[in-house]
Parts: sequence; structure tokens; C-alpha cells
Amino acid sequence: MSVHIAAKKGEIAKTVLQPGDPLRAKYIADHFLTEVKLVSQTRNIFYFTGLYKGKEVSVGASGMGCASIGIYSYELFTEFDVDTIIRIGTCGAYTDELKVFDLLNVEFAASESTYAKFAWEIEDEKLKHQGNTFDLLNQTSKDLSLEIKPTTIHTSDIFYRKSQDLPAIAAKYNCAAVEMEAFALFANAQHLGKNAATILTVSDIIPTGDYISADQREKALKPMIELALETAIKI
Ligand SMILES: O=P(O)(O)O[C@H]1O[C@H](CO)[C@@H](O)[C@H]1O
Ligand SMILES: O=c1cc[nH]c(=O)[nH]1
Repeated sequence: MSVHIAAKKGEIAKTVLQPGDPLRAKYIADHFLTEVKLVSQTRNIFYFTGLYKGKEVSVGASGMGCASIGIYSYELFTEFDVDTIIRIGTCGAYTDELKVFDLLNVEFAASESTYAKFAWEIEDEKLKHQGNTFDLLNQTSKDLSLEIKPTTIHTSDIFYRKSQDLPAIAAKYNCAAVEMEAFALFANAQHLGKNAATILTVSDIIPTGDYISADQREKALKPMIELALETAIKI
């Protein structure tokens, strides 16, 4: 048991799939895992452990933003001996060269966030995925005939802002899309020597206002979930 996760030691698998949304974690547990056990529901951030094709996998939410994923991923890595976290999230595209439903494999996350600097004295404003999970996701996507684009993204602390201009850091690093957690996840994994990857489904195209409707979302996220699970069983 950790401060924010009520599971007992041994109740969380070595590999964790981590969406932002607790209900997405429940959807995955309900529809993809067998022999599922709810191992934590502290703050309604659900964590489930079950089997996918016979291999133990956990799925649980990160909440939104660097501060939140910073807490959950740190406790998973340090208190539950988790080796690998695969974030499965949604993102907004900064360019209409991307389309809704596109799948991105985050190679680098650039951020104005001070999380890495003040948590771990990591000064870089662009962090890499950690370990070999990124490569395994690329390989598995080929096996599943799923297209996935290796991408540099912007991890932002901000969802709503006054200016609609491209944020300076996104321009500096040519970020194709924006989400809110990958940078802190990569920072924790880098500091602790753990594995971390982030795959994202494009849910909206910022310049055109195109977006995935609420009733399309379930179907939209299925390829990303299957890719994460098929990769998890190879780890
Ligand atoms: O779909 P999730 O994983 O929550 O990710 C994205 O959606 C949230 C914003 O709506 C932020 O957490 C952002 O990173
Ligand atoms: O963080 C996010 C996620 C989806 N769409 C956005 O514009 N931002």
C-alpha cells in the first residue's frame, strides 16, 4: 500500500497500462482482461490486475497532468516494483497533417513543465521514452498491421489558454501534438531506471476543430488498447 494506491504488495503486475481516465481503466479491465481484481480505488483512481492471454497485466489511471502522473507512476515504480508503464492517452494535433484516430508512439516529450528539474534535477526540456518498450510497440504494431507514427509531442500543463498561437516550446521542437503527462512519466522512469512509453490516439485537430465525438471514443481507442496489451505480453 502506498499513499495514493491501496493495493497490497504483489497485487500489481510488473507491467501497467496507464490511461488518464479511471473509466478507461475500468473499460479495459471489463472488456479485455480475465480473472480481474480491483486492487485500489483510492480517490476513485481505479487499479485492476487481471490476465491478458494468460499474462498478468495491471491497468490503472494516472489522472490528468504532470503532477498527477508524477505521483502515480512514482508510487508504482518504487512501492510496487513495477518495471514498465505504458501510458495510453489522447492528444490534440497541432497540424492537420495528422487526422483523428491516428496513433502516435511518443519518442520525445517536450515541456515547459518544471517537474523534471525540481523533482530530479533533470534540466532537459525534451525527454525521451525510456527502455525498449517504444521499439516493442513499433514492432507489435507491424505484427497487428496498425500504423503508428514515432512522434515528438508537447506535454503541456495547460488545457485552456488565452492565445491560440502555437506555444513556443512546441514550435522549438516541432511538436506534432499535445497532451499532459508523458514528460513527467519519462522523467520518473529516467530517474529510477525504469521503462516507460506513451502511445496516443489523436482525439482532436486543433487548427481545424475536428474531433472524435463521445460515442466514437470507445471504438476509437480500441486499436491503441490492443496494441498496448499485445506489447505488454511480450515484456
Ligand atoms: O486521454 P488522457 O489519457 O486523459 O490524456 C489527455 O486528456 C486529458 C485532457 O482532456 C489529459 O490528461 C491529456 O493528456
Ligand atoms: O491534452 C490534450 C488532449 C487532447 N486534446 C488537447 O487539445 N489537449
